[in-house]
Amino acid sequence: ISVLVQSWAASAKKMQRIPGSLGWPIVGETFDFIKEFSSPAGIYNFIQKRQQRYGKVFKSSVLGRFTVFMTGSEAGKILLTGKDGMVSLNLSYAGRQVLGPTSLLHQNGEFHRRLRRLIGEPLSINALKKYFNFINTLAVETLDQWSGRQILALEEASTFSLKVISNMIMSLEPTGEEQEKFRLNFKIMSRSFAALPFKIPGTAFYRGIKARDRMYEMLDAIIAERKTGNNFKQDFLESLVNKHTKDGNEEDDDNKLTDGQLKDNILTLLVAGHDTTTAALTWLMKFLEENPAVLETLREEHMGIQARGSGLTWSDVNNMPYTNKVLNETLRRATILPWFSRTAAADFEVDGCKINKGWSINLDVVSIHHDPVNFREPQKFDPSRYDEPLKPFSFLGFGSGPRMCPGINLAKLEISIFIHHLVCRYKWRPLERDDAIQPTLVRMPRNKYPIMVEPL
Ligand code: HEM
Repeated sequence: ISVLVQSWAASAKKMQRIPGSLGWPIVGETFDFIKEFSSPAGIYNFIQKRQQRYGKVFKSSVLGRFTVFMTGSEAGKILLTGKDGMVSLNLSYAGRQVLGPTSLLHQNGEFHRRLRRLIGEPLSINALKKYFNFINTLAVETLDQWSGRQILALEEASTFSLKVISNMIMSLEPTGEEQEKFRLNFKIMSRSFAALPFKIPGTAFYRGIKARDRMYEMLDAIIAERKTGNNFKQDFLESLVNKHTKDGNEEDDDNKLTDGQLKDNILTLLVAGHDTTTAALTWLMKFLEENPAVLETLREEHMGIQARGSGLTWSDVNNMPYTNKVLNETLRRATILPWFSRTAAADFEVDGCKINKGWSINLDVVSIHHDPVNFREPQKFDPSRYDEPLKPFSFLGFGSGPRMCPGINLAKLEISIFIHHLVCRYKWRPLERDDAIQPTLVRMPRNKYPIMVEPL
């Protein structure tokens, strides 16, 4: 313990110049942080109290890490766009272990750019067109089950978005044994991200690694089958297997991926795309119910589409101006990813504070999204604020710069289709009022938003 405390104090000394408190030796301010995490305002309270005391840039020690929290558009610009390689993503140890060493999230600089180009192709608007019918049918089938029922919106959104992404990536059927196995393994694996990284049987982390291995086995079998050419499918995996798989002698080919890279990154897309879309859909329903005038205007847009009588089309989903604003406002108010973690890859200065290479930094996005300088009356849910151009680095719902979300088109597609059928068919009311937030990396309502759904 004495050695630990001494090494903690030595590291703490290096941060002397940065305002803020590192709390108790070793545990730092972790307990305070966790307590605030599940309050209605989430970590916003934790951050706001310290910002008032120390200013826009302050240090803390949470979850075993010395961290500098910073906010504001200037910090956003430096951290998100930086000079080449100036900042890199800072994943938790558990996250790094579970996602595998070649995940996009661990890469920086040139390799990161190349990987993004490869996996970004099948996520472009044009490439997504072929999934429109599947997503549309699945949304209708999912909503068919809702009429006159009490449901947990978050559970339903989670099932829907997992079915979409698993079908899109590897043509997994939305029902049946394979889907169930996949769903179970995925849930166990997702839970392990926030777990303490002890690889001991019985722990959440151990179970997560085992579930990850079972998912890799499943992917191995699918990739092997696809390589035989006997089971052709028009999905994400096929486009990567065909165009990009390395076979030994093509080591230095820039447009090829090994099986390991392929698997790590398929898992990365599943993880990055599932909880975020689930949370966005759930918050959207909650905010719409709490803001009837917005719901009314949104419904008009969708009833207009329905009134044409030709059913929802691909061109409709690309032309829903008010829906887009409602989605942006949802992502601003909910701020699903409350902070972006980075490791400083070089020394730099922000708001007069010198940051050293290697330090862990969190950009506090909740404060940027609720700064009255960026958004007048920030607590108000008001989609019309997107009628005007926004200030640079003020809206970060999908991030910005080289690490901006590559799944943005898919997320918008899923959400627009789902919302169209939802608002045209149903009204809903919450079964309890509770604004508490789940203490997970992705912000979601803690009560999973239980609602009673009735036909319009
Ligand atoms: C509404 C849904 C979504 C939201 C709000 C969202 C939000 C974000 C944000 C804010 C970032 C940047 C994080 C940072 O800079 O640290 C990000 C990155 C990322 N997102 Fe999304 N996302 C969503 C859906 C998706 C989907 C559907 C996919 C995949 C199909 C996806 C894949 C990724 C990946 C792989 C990254 C990391 C990019 C990189 O490091 O280069 N996301 N997302």
